[in-house]
Amino acid sequence: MSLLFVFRFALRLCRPYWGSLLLIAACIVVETAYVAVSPLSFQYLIDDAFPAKDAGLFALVLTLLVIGGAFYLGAGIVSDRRLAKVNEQAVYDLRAQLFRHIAGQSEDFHRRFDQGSLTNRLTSDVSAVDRTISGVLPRTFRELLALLIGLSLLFHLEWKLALAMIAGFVLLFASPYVLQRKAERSSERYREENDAYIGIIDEVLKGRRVVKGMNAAAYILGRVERRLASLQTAGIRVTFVYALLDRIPQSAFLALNAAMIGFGGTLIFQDQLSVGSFIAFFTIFLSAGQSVSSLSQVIPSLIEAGVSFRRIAEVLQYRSPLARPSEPKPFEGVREGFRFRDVAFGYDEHALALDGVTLAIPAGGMTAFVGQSGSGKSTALQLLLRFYDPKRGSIEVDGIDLRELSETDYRRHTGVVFQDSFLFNGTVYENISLSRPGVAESDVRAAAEAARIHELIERMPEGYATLVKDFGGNFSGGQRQRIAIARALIGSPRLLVLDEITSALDPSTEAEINELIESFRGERTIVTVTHRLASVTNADLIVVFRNGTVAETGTHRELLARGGLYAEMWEKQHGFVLSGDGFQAKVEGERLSRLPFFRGIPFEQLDSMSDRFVTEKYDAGHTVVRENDPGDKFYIIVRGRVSVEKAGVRVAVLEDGDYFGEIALLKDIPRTADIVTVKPTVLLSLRREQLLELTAAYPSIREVLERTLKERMK
Ligand SMILES: Nc1ncnc2c1ncn2[C@@H]1O[C@H](COP(=O)(O)OP(=O)(O)OP(=O)(O)O)[C@@H](O)[C@H]1O
Repeated sequence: MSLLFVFRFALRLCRPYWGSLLLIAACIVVETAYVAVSPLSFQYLIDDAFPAKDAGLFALVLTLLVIGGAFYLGAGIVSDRRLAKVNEQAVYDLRAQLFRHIAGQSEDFHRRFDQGSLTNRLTSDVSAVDRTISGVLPRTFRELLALLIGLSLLFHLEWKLALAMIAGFVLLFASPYVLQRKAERSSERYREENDAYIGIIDEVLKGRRVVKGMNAAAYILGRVERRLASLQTAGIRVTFVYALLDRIPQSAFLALNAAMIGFGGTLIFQDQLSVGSFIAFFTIFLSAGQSVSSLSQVIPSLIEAGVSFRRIAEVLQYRSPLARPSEPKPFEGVREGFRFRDVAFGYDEHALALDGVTLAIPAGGMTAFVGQSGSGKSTALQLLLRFYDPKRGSIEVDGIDLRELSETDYRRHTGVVFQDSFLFNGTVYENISLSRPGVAESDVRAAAEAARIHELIERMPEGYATLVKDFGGNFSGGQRQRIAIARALIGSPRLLVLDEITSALDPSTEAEINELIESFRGERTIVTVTHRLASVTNADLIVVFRNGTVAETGTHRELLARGGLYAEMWEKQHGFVLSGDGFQAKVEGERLSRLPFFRGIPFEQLDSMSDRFVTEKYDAGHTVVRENDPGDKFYIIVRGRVSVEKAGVRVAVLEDGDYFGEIALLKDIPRTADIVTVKPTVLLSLRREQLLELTAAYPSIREVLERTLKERMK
């Protein structure tokens, strides 16, 4: 079954080159026929020419052999050359088809095929196609043909011997047939292990700074070694099964060889076969046996190819669940605005990330999606970008469902900037003009000027030809974001979508980027996702998400006046002062008074407590607190995000204004969880000893603390 699939797949790939295929097939017929027929010369030489000393017949046989040899050589060269060309063309077509297909996929596709798996399919599996078309299939065709011609000749020479031989050949094929499923399974397993291994290499290379900075080499090595061990186990299994596939037919062939000599010898003794016929028979038998042995050797390669071909077909056959209208409507800009109507969406069957979201986004205004981590704001943005379609309800622009729009038009008029602006390893110019290759130089400059990065680029020795290296690693975070903004602005999109674009930047760069975004207002519809409320106080509309629903909407003032979730989040994020570079933070005494366990402590005492807090600044991936370590510090998150993890499983996410470790202020209790930063994070920490110094001066602090913490721990 899978062998047939390999032939069909390869033929489909080579179909555009059928003329060349026919020529290759004809050449192989000539080559094979010569190799198969030439042993017949022994019969004429040994039985007729040599006993009768017939020089004429001898010269004729020799001449035919030489002429046939010349044809054999010529046909071989022609078929090799054509085959090389057809193979490269077919593999080129396949690679291009795969890239075109992947480029047009939605996010669902990347959830189905992870990065390691895709990389492996695009490299190793495509190489298997290459090997199969250039080597395995022509060899199979050649050997099958040789076997067919050989068998016909053998029947012509001595049918009894030929019949006995066929019975032996069947045995030769039996073992590969029996082992085929097992070989396929072990090969599939090996590929999956390899996918995972490639995935981990990718992860290690991308996360190398975190690994080095965090001294996490031992942890990473442990993971790599576990992966390698699984890969090794799968490798041993697959190598052994394939060795068996090779060895069993070889051994069977040796046995058959002995049987042929025995049976043929008996026929000669009984005068039923001439010596010349026996030599010719045996030479053809050896050559046919060689073909059978070759065929049994290519079977493992065909099984391997079948697995690779299936993995490629899986990618090519994946159909995006995004709706594709037969007659897409044009999109020229946002005139009235967007409307979410009772939208529900889940990344999998079991849970909804958004449920019953109804909201209106005005055209030409700035709308901010805010909410706690996991509330659904980024999901809403991804639906707006049509990375996914809603499972229920609809999203409309100017009254037209996004699913009915031309996706190309929609994307052409949409600019997007993400938190981690991925820059490609090309020039700055190429990065900015990414969505419009060949755009006028003046447009690239205009976009860079609008993103206020033009002057900096001009000051670089290579200007716009400066190479972006290491995916943007040779630029600062702020510069990367400005290049990404310029890239989003190219072609003057009518919709600008910003997903947490300042969350990895220091406060002064964040302020500059926010000011920059402010300058775009009025020209286009802007939708921004942020968890930092201070950056969107001027937004025309703020949409507050909670657990996948819209909790409230309004302007900053309206929402504060309402005293709901937004007001609560605002209160939490307020009361900190942070230096422009983000290295010095301070919490106001009034802010401390809003922490439940400091409630009731006089402001004056809290002010002196606030001076004792120390600023700690970490990149993403830093373990601030380790489970079971002694607890000696209390922390407040000034900005950033941390993950609370128990035994490696995330149990909560804390953000700006949240705090942890308060029990440590009074008691030396071991930490109950790991706290790991997931974004660049600024913390304020207070050591227990410093608090104790303070409580010596103000005993009332200790009383309040003990009382409230006792209640919290109940
Ligand atoms: N790619 C994904 N696959 C599966 N679940 C996801 C995926 N992305 C988000 N989710 C889940 O969907 C829910 C909403 O997540 P979403 O990212 O939209 O929230 P958010 O408000 O933007 O949070 P954050 O500020 O942390 O990004 C969460 O429960 C999250 O775990």
